Amino acid sequence: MILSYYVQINKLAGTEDVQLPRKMSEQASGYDLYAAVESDVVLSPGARALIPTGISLAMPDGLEAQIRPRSGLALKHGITCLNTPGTIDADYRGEIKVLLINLGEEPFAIARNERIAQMVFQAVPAVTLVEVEQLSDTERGAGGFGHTGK
Ligand SMILES: O=c1ccn([C@H]2C[C@H](O)[C@@H](COP(=O)(O)OP(=O)(O)OP(=O)(O)O)O2)c(=O)[nH]1
Ligand SMILES: [Mg+2]
Repeated sequence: MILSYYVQINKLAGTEDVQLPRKMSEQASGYDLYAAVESDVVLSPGARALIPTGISLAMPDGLEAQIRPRSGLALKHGITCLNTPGTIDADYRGEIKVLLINLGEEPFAIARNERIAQMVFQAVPAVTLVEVEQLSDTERGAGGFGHTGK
């Protein structure tokens, strides 16, 4: 079953020429996000920058958006999201921004209207944390971090 939601999107003033997030194929998971930088931002190797997208959202409760890197930028230029996946909360009404870092060897220029990342919507279950004195036993127990071998 395909869950379907309406998400409101608002373009910020001065970004009329910047593309709205777009799916590049019919069944793409992510909406590509476009840079709303005023002029080129050059990321030196190792540098990071917060890139505006010119949009804000209102999602229904129970939804979040994740900001993920684009694999092409990562493979060809070493450009990725530093806090991947970025979390956009349903109650956030500010501008969506993308924290990019250049892990490549060459400077990389980000131009206005360039596709810099992608946004994937996810359902968030309603969870209530219940504090208890003891947890149930399992075969794994506290084993982790490679406990089952290489
Ligand atoms: O890549 C990102 C990550 C976050 N945000 C915005 C939306 C999100 O709802 C808010 C807070 O993000 P997060 O919870 O990851 O950051 P925090 O450091 O915990 O800040 P806060 O104390 O505001 O929650 O910042 C973005 O625009 N882009
Ligand atoms: Mg937070």
